[in-house]
Amino acid sequence: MTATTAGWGVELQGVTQRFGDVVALDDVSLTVRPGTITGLLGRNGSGKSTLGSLLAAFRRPTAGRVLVDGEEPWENERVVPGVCFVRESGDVLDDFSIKDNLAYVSGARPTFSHELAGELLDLFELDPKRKPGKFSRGKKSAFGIVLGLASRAPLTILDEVHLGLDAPSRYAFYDALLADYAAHPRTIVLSSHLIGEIERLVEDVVVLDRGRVLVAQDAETLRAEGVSVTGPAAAVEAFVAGREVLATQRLGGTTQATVRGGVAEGDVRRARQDGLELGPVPLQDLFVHLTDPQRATHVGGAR
Ligand SMILES: Nc1ncnc2c1ncn2[C@@H]1O[C@H](COP(=O)(O)OP(=O)(O)OP(=O)(O)O)[C@@H](O)[C@H]1O
Repeated sequence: MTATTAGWGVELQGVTQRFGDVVALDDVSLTVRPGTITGLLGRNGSGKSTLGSLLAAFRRPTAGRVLVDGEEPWENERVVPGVCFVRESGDVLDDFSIKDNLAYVSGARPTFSHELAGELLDLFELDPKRKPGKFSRGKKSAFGIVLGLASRAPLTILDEVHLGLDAPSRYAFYDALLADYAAHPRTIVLSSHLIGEIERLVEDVVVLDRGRVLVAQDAETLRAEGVSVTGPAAAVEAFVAGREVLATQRLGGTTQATVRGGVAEGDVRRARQDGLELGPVPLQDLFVHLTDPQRATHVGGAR
């Protein structure tokens, strides 16, 4: 592994993970492209953390194959140091100072950047002399983010790492992630329930639903699954009549509706004449719609 690697790809082939009677992942086949940021989405209990734990070789799947950079990560001395899985729970040494934690983690990560770690500690106002055991939830999350980003691992999985962070800290995290990813491309899998916030970061999207892959697609193609229509309420209502409406928001006399499916050129002209604005569909609306328990629709499907 070199310090300048552009990221590792991931392939899951028919992966099933059981915990007793619970099937956390059910015959999952999936590809994560190297050098991309993939949003890993899914409702509670859909299998996101389980997927991360398999990539990080915390466990072996019940069935199927997990490949990271072409090899199974389980007990793999080449692959394991290149996979950084940061969980909401932290996985830090609570009773040791931040400085000691950094020394410990950097010893195991050939790509670790002390310079970036220092910048991020400043950004999140974390004192290197303090011990994470005494931190608030948000500060603990922030320290997890410091370790995750500064590791610059060729495969970084950030699982709900924003929990407890206030909004300014979350946006600082998103900006830091994007800036360092641009300077040091690698593969990042980002799991979050705040889809609206991470939407601008993700290039590919995987949606898990009850342990199965519901969507695995690039974000742009996914957004083309629908369109948002904004304008005067009556004009929006007339435009969306007969279409599948995924979500509607009203603010005063203005309505924004998200509809499924593309729009023809004639529709674009008509929208312009009626004073309507057409835009990309918010991923959040698609996600809520697709994972609605009443539905069984599959979009795109596993790559
Ligand atoms: N170690 C375990 N032992 C038993 N069951 C488990 C274990 N880990 C996960 N599960 C179960 O597997 C399923 C998937 O859990 P997982 O944590 O992967 O979901 P998730 O998508 O990360 O959920 P959330 O968004 O709530 O964090 C759940 O039913 C969960 O209860």
